[in-house]
Amino acid sequence: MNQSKEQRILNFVLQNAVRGDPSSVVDTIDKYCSEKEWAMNVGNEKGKILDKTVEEVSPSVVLELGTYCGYSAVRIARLLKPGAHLLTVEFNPKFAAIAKQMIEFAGVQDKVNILEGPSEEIIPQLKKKHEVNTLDFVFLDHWKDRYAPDTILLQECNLLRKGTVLLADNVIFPGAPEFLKYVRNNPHFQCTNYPSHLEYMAVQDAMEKAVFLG
Ligand SMILES: Nc1ncnc2c1ncn2[C@@H]1O[C@H](/C=C/CNC(=O)c2cc([N+](=O)[O-])cc(O)c2O)[C@@H](O)[C@H]1O
Ligand SMILES: [Mg+2]
Repeated sequence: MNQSKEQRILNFVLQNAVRGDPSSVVDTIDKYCSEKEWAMNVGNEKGKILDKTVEEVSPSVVLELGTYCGYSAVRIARLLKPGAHLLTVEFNPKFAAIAKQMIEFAGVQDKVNILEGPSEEIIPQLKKKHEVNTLDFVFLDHWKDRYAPDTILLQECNLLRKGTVLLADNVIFPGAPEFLKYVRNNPHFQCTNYPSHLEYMAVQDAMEKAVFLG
């Protein structure tokens, strides 16, 4: 049975990246996906915006929605301070299995917890089942029509605190119009747009930062 694209990406990393070196894993995925097969990783250009935002916040507890192959999980985890951790949510078991191996090869498994299941089920479990009080940073990169409902759900579950930073990928392409409308017209969020390009392509995209004001 021929392999999936995600399996080919993982294999390329296992054969070409440096075990225990998260930056080499990130660079190797970017090399494969820019030269061989496009894939929906946040990529290096938007990845630098993600890096800067994570460094500014210096979060202790991070939630990522949409793990996929683990590219942004490794990218975020490599910047986390000692004791900080990332919870990443993925409902496709095949992608979760790929991401688990990617995260372990990068050597950041002690900082990352992959939560398998749909975000709408996992988010309400974060406090009781995953011992989360509030989130310092949320990276949204799952189905684009889930960004707005999950942002509302995070508030309903009291998971946001004054200053929690949400960073959303793809607000131009494929686009997340409902999310932009929701956060930009909402007095509880302070929004900033970061124009960029779609990963590995000369197509306009952007990331949106929405800081929860409490
Ligand atoms: N409710 C949910 N709970 C848990 N996991 C969920 C979920 N919804 C989706 N997922 C997972 O998150 C990833 C989906 C990402 C959608 N991105 C995209 O569709 C996407 C598309 C392009 N593009 O087409 O150019 C570019 C990009 O950067 C993109 O992120 C997949 O791994 C999927 O299994
Ligand atoms: Mg994306």
